[in-house]
Amino acid sequence: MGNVPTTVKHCLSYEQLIEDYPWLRHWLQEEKNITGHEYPEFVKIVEVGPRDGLQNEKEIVPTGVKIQLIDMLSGTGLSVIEATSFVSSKWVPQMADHTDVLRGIQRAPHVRYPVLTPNLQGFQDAVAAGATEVAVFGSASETFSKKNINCSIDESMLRFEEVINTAKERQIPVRGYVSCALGCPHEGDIKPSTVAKVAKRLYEMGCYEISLADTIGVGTPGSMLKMLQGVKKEVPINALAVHCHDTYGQALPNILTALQMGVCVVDSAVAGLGGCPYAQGSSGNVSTEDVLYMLHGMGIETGVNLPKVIEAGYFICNALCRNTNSKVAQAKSRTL
Ligand SMILES: CC(C)(COP(=O)([O-])OP(=O)([O-])OC[C@H]1O[C@@H](n2cnc3c(N)ncnc32)[C@H](O)[C@@H]1OP(=O)([O-])[O-])[C@@H](O)C(=O)NCCC(=O)NCCSC(=O)C[C@@](C)(O)CC(=O)[O-]
Repeated sequence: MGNVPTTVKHCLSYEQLIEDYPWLRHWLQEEKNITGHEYPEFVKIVEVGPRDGLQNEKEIVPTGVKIQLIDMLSGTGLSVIEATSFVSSKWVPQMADHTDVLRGIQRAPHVRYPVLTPNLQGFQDAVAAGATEVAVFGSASETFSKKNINCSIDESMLRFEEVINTAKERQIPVRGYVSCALGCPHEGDIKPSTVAKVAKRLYEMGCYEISLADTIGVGTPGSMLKMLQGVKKEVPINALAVHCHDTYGQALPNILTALQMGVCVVDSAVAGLGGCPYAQGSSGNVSTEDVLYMLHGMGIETGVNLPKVIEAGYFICNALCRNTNSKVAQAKSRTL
């Protein structure tokens, strides 16, 4: 650095810049996150395999297999396992056994088992089956909302409000999803401001956490950055989660970008199972195994035991007679 002029040396030092120009602190700290120097120390994984992972399976998976999968996942250290959906069995036949699944699992004391509830009927059925946490699922795309839950965004908000208000009376926490946050299979690009608007409505209604879903896996770190910059103006970053499908192989870089922005909740599915029945072409969720491998490699704690998740992944892949989508599980099986 001997030949470098002092002014340039100063520019290379973050601390020096802050000292010389205190007004830059806020802006630089945001940049520092974006450029990847700071990550959360702990990331909460929301395992969505038993619900999002299985809902799109053509052959009905036996209830006992679903229960065994959830029980195996309960022993991995995961703190949240989305168990099933209380939706219409005419629309999603794979989730028709929701009550038996919820009643059949062995609940571990440290694990929460949220279920999807699109409306009050779903909520009431879920509570009757023993649900202690639910999730409502909205969309940033009008077309997707109609195809997925048969109503407009505004109508969906009225239904969710009913669910959330009833849940509040019973002290049941509600999580909110925003589908199509990085693109819609019918409408294409979705504006970050539209995603932010839907996320804000759900948050203000009382959802404790908003999961921003790249339903068809078209996002890139560039679009994830812009979307989160828009949403975090309306919803605190510590109330946001990301839910990435891996259609274009962008899920891990997208998650990394979200972590750099301060997000510390990541949805993923064991063995990379999944796909939405109302989003043609969407592939599986990012695999829990791959997310864990990346996070642990970065020194970020999750409290989750990777080998045990791999074991649960082998179990469900054997039951479905297919190979795992997890690169990490594939690599580990080659070295066994
Ligand atoms: C939302 C509904 C129910 C509206 O369905 P609908 O047909 O518009 O409902 P309706 O209010 O007109 O009622 C029609 C019939 O459905 C019944 N019904 C009404 N509500 C329920 C219920 N909760 N459970 C069971 N049955 C229900 C109701 O009782 C009635 O029965 P009938 O009198 O005809 O016998 C329907 O559109 C549906 O079930 N859609 C499925 C949505 C779904 O599960 N999609 C996949 C999950 S979302 C997703 O994958 C995205 C996410 C979260 O993973 C994030 C991402 O990646 O983007």
